[in-house]
Amino acid sequence: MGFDYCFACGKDNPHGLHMHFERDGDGVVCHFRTEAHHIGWPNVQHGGITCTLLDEASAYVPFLMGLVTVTAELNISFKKPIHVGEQLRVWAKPTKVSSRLLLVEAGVEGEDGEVKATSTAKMMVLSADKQKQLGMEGLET
Ligand SMILES: CCCCCCCCCCCCCCCC(=O)SCCNC(=O)CCNC(=O)[C@H](O)C(C)(C)COP(=O)(O)OP(=O)(O)OC[C@H]1O[C@@H](n2cnc3c(N)ncnc32)[C@H](O)[C@@H]1OP(=O)(O)O
Repeated sequence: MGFDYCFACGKDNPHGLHMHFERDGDGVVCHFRTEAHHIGWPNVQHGGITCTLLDEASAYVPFLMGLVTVTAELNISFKKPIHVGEQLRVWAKPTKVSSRLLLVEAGVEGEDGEVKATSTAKMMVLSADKQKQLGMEGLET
């Protein structure tokens, strides 16, 4: 299984979130609608889904720079509940880039711009050897 089965963005994963990113300056943006099957508490989007939105956006920043990374750390603030039917804007942008580590800020906003959640992530750049060690052989960007 390749990129197309990514839980967050893979178009062929029937259980996935089907996120689609576009470049936005040096960052990325994605629009996402919360559905009934994304809830934890009744009518409220599960926090794990919110984490996934932020994690994936954070991973797309280096990916679109041609870098293969994994998330080493992800710190999230959940600021407002997200309800079923809400249309969200998910964004991410780099705040520090080095050859081994990227710091990425990300956020989830409602249609009216209300901040729902924010995060900071450390994305570790993987060498070809490290990709092999982690069983990620065959990734090309
Ligand atoms: C074709 C078109 C389709 C498009 C299609 C696109 C597909 C686009 C798919 C995207 C998909 C993304 C998916 C979401 C992104 C995930 O969710 S990735 C999955 C979740 N993350 C993981 O599984 C990572 C698991 N952790 C690890 O593998 C390892 O801990 C790491 C992060 C690689 C570090 O490896 P390690 O062997 O522990 O590293 P180690 O040798 O100990 O340390 C190396 C250096 O890194 C530093 N370091 C290690 N951890 C940290 C840390 N947390 N903070 C700071 N420094 C650290 C160490 O201090 C060390 O520094 P030096 O001493 O060398 O100066």
